[in-house]
Amino acid sequence: MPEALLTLDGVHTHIGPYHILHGVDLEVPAGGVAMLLGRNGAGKTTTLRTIMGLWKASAGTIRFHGRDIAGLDTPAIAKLGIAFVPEDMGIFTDLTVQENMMLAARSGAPDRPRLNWICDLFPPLRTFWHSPAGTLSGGQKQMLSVARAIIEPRALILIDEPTKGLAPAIIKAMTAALRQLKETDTTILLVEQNFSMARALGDTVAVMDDGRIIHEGDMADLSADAGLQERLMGLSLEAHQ
Ligand SMILES: Nc1ncnc2c1ncn2[C@@H]1O[C@H](COP(=O)(O)OP(=O)(O)OP(=O)(O)O)[C@@H](O)[C@H]1O
Repeated sequence: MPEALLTLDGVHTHIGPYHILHGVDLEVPAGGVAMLLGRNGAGKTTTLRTIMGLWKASAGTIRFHGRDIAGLDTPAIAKLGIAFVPEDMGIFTDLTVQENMMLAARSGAPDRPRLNWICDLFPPLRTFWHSPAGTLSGGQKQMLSVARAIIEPRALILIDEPTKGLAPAIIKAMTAALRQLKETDTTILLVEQNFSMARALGDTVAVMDDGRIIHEGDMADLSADAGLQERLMGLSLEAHQ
């Protein structure tokens, strides 16, 4: 296995009185796409939010490039090169696509070749560049949300269910864009329920249940093993398509 970019070791997270993560151990190799799968409520979103410092780990270590980031606040974690695309997308609906993009750039105006590259990945952004983000379709908003996360080069992006509620054609476009992003230096940790997308993009996979990782391995192995899918997920992942 390639060297790990991100390693969670025995991570526990409490949200108020609730104990949500019960010792998460997870390795995200440098390069490629790591999928994080599991039933609703398994703790996938909480894991991403804990990595990003939006929830504080109550125990355990989170190492990024070998450094423990578990005690850092979110801006410091972002500064190290990690971006988060939340399920609710976190875009400003009253602002234009352009304004949303400019606000996402931390170090001044983004360079034009990179903006062009992003608009080639997500062509609707170019079409609606001067339109309020609130007027975009669900899929276009999702594209804008991912585009904001990559406006500057990132070592790691965490993406929470980017295909939720989207039409098949948009899912295809999103999959193609993420595949191109995967060809760059960016590592992706992707929470996804759509197994066709998981299979198309994932290099490695971790499956969560009840706040723990219950399986880690190569996506190709899980993809080829219906019995394992059945044991891990309680039903064949094919049923999630
Ligand atoms: N703000 C919160 N307050 C209390 N409990 C929460 C909060 N956020 C999440 N939980 C609980 O934590 C558990 C894990 O939720 P989480 O959103 O991480 O799961 P998930 O695997 O991402 O599922 P989904 O696919 O439904 O988003 C669930 O039982 C959920 O109800």
